[in-house]
Amino acid sequence: MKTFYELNIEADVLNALAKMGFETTTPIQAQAIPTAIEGKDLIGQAQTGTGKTTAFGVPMIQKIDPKNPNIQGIVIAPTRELAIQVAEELNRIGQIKGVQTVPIYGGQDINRQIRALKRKPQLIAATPGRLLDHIRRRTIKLQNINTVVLDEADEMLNMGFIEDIEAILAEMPQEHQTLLFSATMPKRIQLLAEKFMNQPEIVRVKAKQLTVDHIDQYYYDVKENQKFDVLCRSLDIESPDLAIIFGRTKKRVDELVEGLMKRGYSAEGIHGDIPQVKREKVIRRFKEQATEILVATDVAARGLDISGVTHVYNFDLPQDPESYVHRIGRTGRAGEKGSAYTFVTPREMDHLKTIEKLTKRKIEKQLFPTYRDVMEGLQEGAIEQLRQTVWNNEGENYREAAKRLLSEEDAVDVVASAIKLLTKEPSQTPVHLSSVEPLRVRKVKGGHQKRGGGGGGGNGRRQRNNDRSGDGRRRRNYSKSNNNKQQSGGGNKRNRRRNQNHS
Ligand SMILES: Nc1ncnc2c1ncn2[C@@H]1O[C@H](COP(=O)(O)OP(=O)(O)OP(=O)(O)O)[C@@H](O)[C@H]1O
Ligand SMILES: [Mg+2]
Repeated sequence: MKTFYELNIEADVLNALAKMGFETTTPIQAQAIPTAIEGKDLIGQAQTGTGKTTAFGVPMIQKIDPKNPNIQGIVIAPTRELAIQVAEELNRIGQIKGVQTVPIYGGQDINRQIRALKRKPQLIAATPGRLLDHIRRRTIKLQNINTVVLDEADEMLNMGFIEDIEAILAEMPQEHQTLLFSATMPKRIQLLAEKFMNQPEIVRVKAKQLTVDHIDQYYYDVKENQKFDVLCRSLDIESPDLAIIFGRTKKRVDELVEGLMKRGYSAEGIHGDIPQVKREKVIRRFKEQATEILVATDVAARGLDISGVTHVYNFDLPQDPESYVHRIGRTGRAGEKGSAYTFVTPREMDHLKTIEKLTKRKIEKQLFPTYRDVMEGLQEGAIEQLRQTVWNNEGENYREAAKRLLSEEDAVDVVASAIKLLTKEPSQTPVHLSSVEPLRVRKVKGGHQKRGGGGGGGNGRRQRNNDRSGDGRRRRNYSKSNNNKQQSGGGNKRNRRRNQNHS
């Protein structure tokens, strides 16, 4: 393993990396940073969560002249939350050198961005639509750009974004370095990319599989109308620290959030119709672990780096097999372990095969948990809680009361009742989701596979009129029933944490 000291990186940047706690390089960093520092165009492909942001951030920041007040480099990303996250990471890498990065994205007050731009950042991390707005208003000028990065490059060069990208690239000076990064790079996109690059080096981290091997991958063979109950049982048994659940459409996400809340889970949703301020709040609360379940369309599939995500659920199969790779890549980041569960209905088995072919990895069938399994799991949790209390001697002051009780009642009955009180029985509240069609490959002109409905980028022109404040329906307020559940306690992690939050 290489250290950053071996890679020709200047002192200010090295010191920043040390401050960030990065000691050794990841493979993509070791391979891409020296090539990019030489000034070559580059296509970098490496698995999710393996540090591609730093792989382009370091060479980009190294090139910046901090005394030059113009924008010298730009990262373009497909979603607003990703633009924000990339800007944060670049600001960390540039903190000692004095290189500033400003995020530029749709849904935020443009005047606020104009004010930030007046402070003369050298870098911006942007979504395409809003960036074009600024270019047209001449509040962002690209004449002094020397590096452009397309993060999630294959997505950026896909149908939904290609026109915007071409329009942006047309504003750049002839001479500039282009860096493309993604965990996936379908051949047709790579060929397209090479057309506007200058003899790019392809830096591909050799890996047997497209997905990282520390994500356990399973599927449940389920009927559409079983999905929700299986999801709840799986959540109860698995007891994730944080989980992301992907649904196919915005409506689906709303319904899932509503259903999960009805059953007492702590869940919030994110998709392109949710106002930007709310979107950021939802992500912030999830990062702080104030919400345990994030339900999302593909707007959260790419790039987001949230530590503590132990589980990803594909409640609906994604439209593209690439999207599967990115979605499950929200867990198992930076060497952590993760689990991914995908729901496959009988007519969708072919899609699963396509995904396995792309990832070169078998996805294991998992029998879905029964209500009994869940009860057993929850009881185990309750017993564990009791055991811990015994071991920690926390019952010291209750011994007299216990003796009195045991002189009157049967010992097994007493313990059984204690376990019952600590076991939060899963809510059986009926939840009805609108029916959805099984996934089909839809052909459109030119033979491209059409992208999934409604998931979508969440920025830029496609979304410009979309940031309505909700969809007109009012969410019911379930806080009351939540509170009841929270007080009833229970053995699993979910219950334990809830209780802590309330104590
Ligand atoms: N050299 C390093 N040492 C330790 N941690 C690192 C290192 N490089 C990056 N990380 C951390 O690894 C995590 C994943 O990095 P990053 O988001 O750049 O992954 P990525 O390859 O871009 O993934 P994705 O394909 O999902 O976008 C981040 O939390 C980052 O801070
Ligand atoms: Mg990334």
